[in-house]
Amino acid sequence: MNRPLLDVTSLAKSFGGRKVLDGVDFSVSPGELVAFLGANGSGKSTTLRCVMGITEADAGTIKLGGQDLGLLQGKSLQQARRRAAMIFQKIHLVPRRTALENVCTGALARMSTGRSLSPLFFPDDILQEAMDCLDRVGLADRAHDRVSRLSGGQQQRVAVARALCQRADVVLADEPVSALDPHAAEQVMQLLAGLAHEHGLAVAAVLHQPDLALRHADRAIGLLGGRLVFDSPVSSLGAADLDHLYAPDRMAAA
Ligand SMILES: Nc1ncnc2c1ncn2[C@@H]1O[C@H](COP(=O)(O)OP(=O)(O)OP(=O)(O)O)[C@@H](O)[C@H]1O
Repeated sequence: MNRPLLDVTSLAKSFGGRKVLDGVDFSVSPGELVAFLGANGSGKSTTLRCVMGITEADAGTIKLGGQDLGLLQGKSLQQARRRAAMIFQKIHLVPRRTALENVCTGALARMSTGRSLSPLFFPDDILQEAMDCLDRVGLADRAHDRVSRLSGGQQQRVAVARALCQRADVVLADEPVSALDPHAAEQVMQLLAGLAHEHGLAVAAVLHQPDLALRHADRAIGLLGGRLVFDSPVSSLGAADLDHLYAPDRMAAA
């Protein structure tokens, strides 16, 4: 087994005295697509947000590419965090800009200040890299279209291309397909699986559709009330595991 690119231990978080993550441990290795499953409010998004530093964890260790983020600060922390990119259900792109311009912004953080002052005038090397990233998500022919003219599924693929242009090797996706129709959802899931299986990225995706997890993920992590209740290869997941997550009262009554 490869060394994990993302390794999380004893992650804990409370909001207003209410524990929403209670000692969550998991890892994601290069080449793996891991699905996070769980009912509303079970802590899936908070887990990903803590990894990204969008939400500050109360306790726990987060290692990205072997580096313990808790031991880093300033520029070295920023640099270590750049290995991870997050994509969201509500796609955060600039609608009036082209797909290519949006993808280029993935490179902003690693450009020198002088070069990044004019984000809409990207140098040729970045434009070329962004084109390559769009090509990888199958949208090179739409590079010069405004994002507002693309479908939801295409926009989500542009968001994935932007993560690639950031050169992230850990991609965290929070309900990436919840707003998409079944065909577009399938395409985005195939793309995420391809990033893991063909390009060796570590991918974790929060999914509300267990069938998508069963079809595309290698492993599924189940959260219930902020606790991890299983972490298993999808091939060994059964109906009882899913009932445990989505109908715990029924399980208790059985
Ligand atoms: N900023 C916040 N302030 C207060 N409570 C929060 C905050 N963010 C999340 N919570 C609470 O933490 C719990 C876990 O939320 P989280 O969004 O992680 O769940 P989730 O499993 O992703 O749910 P969903 O499937 O509905 O998106 C919920 O009870 C939620 O209300």
